[in-house]
Amino acid sequence: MNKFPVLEIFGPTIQGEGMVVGRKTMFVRTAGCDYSCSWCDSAFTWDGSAKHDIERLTSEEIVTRLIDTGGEQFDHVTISGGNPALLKNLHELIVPLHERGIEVALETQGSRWQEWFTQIDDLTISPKPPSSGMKTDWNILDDILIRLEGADRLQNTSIKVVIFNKEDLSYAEKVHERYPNVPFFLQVGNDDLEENEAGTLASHLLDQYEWLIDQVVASSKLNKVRVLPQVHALVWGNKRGV
Ligand SMILES: C[S@@+](CC[C@H](N)C(=O)[O-])C[C@H]1O[C@@H](n2cnc3c(N)ncnc32)[C@H](O)[C@@H]1O
Ligand SMILES: Nc1nc2[nH]cc(C(=O)O)c2c(=O)[nH]1
Ligand code: SF4
Ligand SMILES: [Mg+2]
Repeated sequence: MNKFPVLEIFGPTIQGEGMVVGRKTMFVRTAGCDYSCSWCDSAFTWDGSAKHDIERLTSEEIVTRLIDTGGEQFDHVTISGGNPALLKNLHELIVPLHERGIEVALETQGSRWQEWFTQIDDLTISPKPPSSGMKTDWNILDDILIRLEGADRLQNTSIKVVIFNKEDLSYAEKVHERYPNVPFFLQVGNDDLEENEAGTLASHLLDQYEWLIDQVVASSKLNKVRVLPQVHALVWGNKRGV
């Protein structure tokens, strides 16, 4: 049996971001990332700070843990990380969830392809803008979107770009121009990961949201798009496991 490095299993909560924002869901957060974004809100998945909390679980153990944690109060699981696309055999988790009538979502940055992407119900690809310090490999991203289109999975796919500044906005325009047929989301960047007062953070993030709305409204290249905050950050601040 293959084992998967897992850092957190939590929920039910709501999907706070992107294409199915508000959807009641459980989360499985895998450990390890091929990126190291300067503003990563889940850096504990790759920076070594939580390495003693990583559990190596089989898909059966993950399903059991999900049911122990969520009971009968869920029918949707979001796999995030870190980058879950580093894991070759995640179909071993997707198949038994589908057999139970549970939908499966994925959060990934679009740096790696896996065949099991075609089995994901809600697939979010989140290429990283300049503020992250990461560089997009456009050949890989093109290849992923061509494969998804070839498998007729574009209805299940979205692109989500996090925005911190005007340079990021130009990057987002470029991404949207390159993949005009893929549902496109712009997300408010959280630049205050140290704030532990949820109300203080929410007030700041709402100002950032207003700024982002103003920018998108003014852009002729960002028309067929959606602009969203991280709803979980507005409600619970920087708390982990929500
Ligand atoms: C923690 S990542 C894990 C999945 C995958 N590595 C990725 O980046 O898509 C999940 C989502 O959170 C977003 N994110 C990470 N840090 C953020 C921040 N400080 N503010 C807003 N969104 C952030 C990422 O861009 C990504 O869309
Ligand atoms: N509620 C909630 N929604 C989320 N959407 C994406 C998340 C992530 O960290 O990938 C996340 C998360 O950590 N919590
Ligand atoms: S790709 Fe995702 S998990 Fe990896 S460092 Fe960037 S935001 Fe964090
Ligand atoms: Mg998060």
